Amino acid sequence: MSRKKTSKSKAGSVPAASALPSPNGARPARPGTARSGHEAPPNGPQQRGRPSLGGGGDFYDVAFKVMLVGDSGVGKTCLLVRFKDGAFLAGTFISTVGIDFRNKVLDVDGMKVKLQIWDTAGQERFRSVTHAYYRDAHALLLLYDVTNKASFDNIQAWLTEIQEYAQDDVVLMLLGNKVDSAQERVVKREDGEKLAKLFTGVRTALHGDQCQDRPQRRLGLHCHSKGVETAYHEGAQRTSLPAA
Ligand SMILES: Nc1nc2c(ncn2[C@@H]2O[C@H](COP(=O)(O)OP(=O)(O)OP(=O)(O)O)[C@@H](O)[C@H]2O)c(=O)[nH]1
Repeated sequence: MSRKKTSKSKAGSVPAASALPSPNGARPARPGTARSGHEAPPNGPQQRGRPSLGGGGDFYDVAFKVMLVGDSGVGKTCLLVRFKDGAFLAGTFISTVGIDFRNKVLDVDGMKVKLQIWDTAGQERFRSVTHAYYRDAHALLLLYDVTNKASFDNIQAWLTEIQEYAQDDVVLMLLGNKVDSAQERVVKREDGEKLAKLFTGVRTALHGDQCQDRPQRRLGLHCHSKGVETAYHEGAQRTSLPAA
């Protein structure tokens, strides 16, 4: 499956259905790009010398596979583009087709951390494609749009899906996106927090104190967590965010 966002989004994209990197690592899209699966421990970080997340010669100490999930239009692609390139994808919204990924290596306290971030299509008809990619994910960023109540209401269904397809110990973060559109906001911050707490089986990915860590800052996600039990975050891709 290819995605039809912008030419920009094609940089790390999977070109065609037949070339989709197999979620279990059987067939990489092309040499040096996404591979996950048998080379790696099921859900542990990838280590240097075991570059199962590929990367065209990127040097790194540890690597993680992260997936962006949530309803169509909540801003998954924008989050990824913002994080990777520091830009906001303005203009006509074109829905993602299938699945896409980008790599980014961060320097975290002197350590090279490679993230392979998978941007999934939010549309229902692509679910069967994306299901297969959950298994190897170390972390899932579950997004909803604070201006779209339905996207929030659907979070429960996403959680059910995650429980079914992802590893038990996957790190999960709930993200309320588009907080810059304050006038149109229909989902309150407290409701997002409540939901995150409610599903604390929803593993509390990021505790309050860890929110000060650089990886989260570099993800460009605003951190408002006050309690250690909170795995809820809010963000906006349109507004200026700390440089990644
Ligand atoms: N105001 C505002 N708009 C945003 C933000 N993030 C994304 N958008 C807009 O929301 C629309 C959808 O964004 P996408 O990132 O393409 O959504 P998606 O979740 O990838 O959608 P699918 O590919 O269909 O799953 C676009 O028109 C974006 O410009 C944000 O933080 N604030």
